[in-house]
Amino acid sequence: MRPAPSIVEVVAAIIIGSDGSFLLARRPEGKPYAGYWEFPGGKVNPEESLLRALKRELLEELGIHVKHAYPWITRTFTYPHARVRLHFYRVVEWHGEPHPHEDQELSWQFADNVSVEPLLPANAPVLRALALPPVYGITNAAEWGPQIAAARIGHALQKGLRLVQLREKGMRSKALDAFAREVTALAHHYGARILVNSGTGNESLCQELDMDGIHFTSADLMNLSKRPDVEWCAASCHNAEELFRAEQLEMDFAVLAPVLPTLSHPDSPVLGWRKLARIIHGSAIPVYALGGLQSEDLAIAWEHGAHGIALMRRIEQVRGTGQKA
Ligand SMILES: Nc1nc2c([nH]c(=O)n2[C@H]2C[C@H](O)[C@@H](COP(=O)(O)OP(=O)(O)OP(=O)(O)O)O2)c(=O)[nH]1
Repeated sequence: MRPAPSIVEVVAAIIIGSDGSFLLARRPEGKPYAGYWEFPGGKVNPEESLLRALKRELLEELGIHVKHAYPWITRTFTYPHARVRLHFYRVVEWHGEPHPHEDQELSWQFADNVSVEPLLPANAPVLRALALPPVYGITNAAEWGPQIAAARIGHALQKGLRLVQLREKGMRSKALDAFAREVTALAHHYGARILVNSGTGNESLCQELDMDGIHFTSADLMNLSKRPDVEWCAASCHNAEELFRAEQLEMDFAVLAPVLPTLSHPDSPVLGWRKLARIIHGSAIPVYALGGLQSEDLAIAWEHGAHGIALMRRIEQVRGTGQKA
């Protein structure tokens, strides 16, 4: 029997420009998968920390000095030549202009519209994850009533919200139908995606109202045997076990809660930022932090490995759609 191939640790950088674009590099001749596009980066040396490896690789490959990078997702992939664990970082601040120091071609791209190919096979889910905005807005008609709730969502969309969860567990079907239609139309008008919480509706409601996907409650996530056939799937998680399940089922993203004390779950034990970071560390899918947060907490969430934050009561605090704080 052949021994299992050992894993190669790799750091990869999402270098994010002020317009939200990111840099891809084309692998030069002589390397495996020459001609394929990848995120700049490379192998971690023995005894080297991930962040140090990232800084070294970007200086060697592009001549830039990393000033600020946030840990992001970690994805494992098996190639015929190697099994790699890719540690992605989002690089938001650096010194110098990126130049190809290793004969690579460089190209700035947008997640929703990548115009170069082929990409390294491991990177397709990464582009999907990159298309997710920094803030996830959750509806709150139960507390505010449908009219005010829809007006607040509309206002947030106008200010840049691009991802919404319809979460109205107690609403009766007729009122729910009208509210769901209104909020879906609003979201789509602004080019935002809207998911329905599995405690509010199901696949048929999602299809009937032309919504973009389903957000599973943690209980529904744990009972699910496979990812349903809808475009976007997400899940609520409260611990490492649930997040692991969300990864196994190839959810597009997860929400981890509650980070801080919150009015909607007053008796739930809070995670706090350090525990949140420990649970997220190594996650293959992007994670939004939720619970008692406001828009000012976005940079803290990034610092702790989250993709972004989810807001319910403070939904109107959304500012812009960018990936930078
Ligand atoms: N840099 C980078 N590598 C990636 C990405 N996606 C992906 O599957 N990989 C794989 C390809 C390679 O097997 C491995 C990176 O190794 P590499 O050969 O580029 O490493 P290196 O720059 O240190 O080069 P070397 O001189 O040691 O060969 O990770 C990505 O987006 N960026």
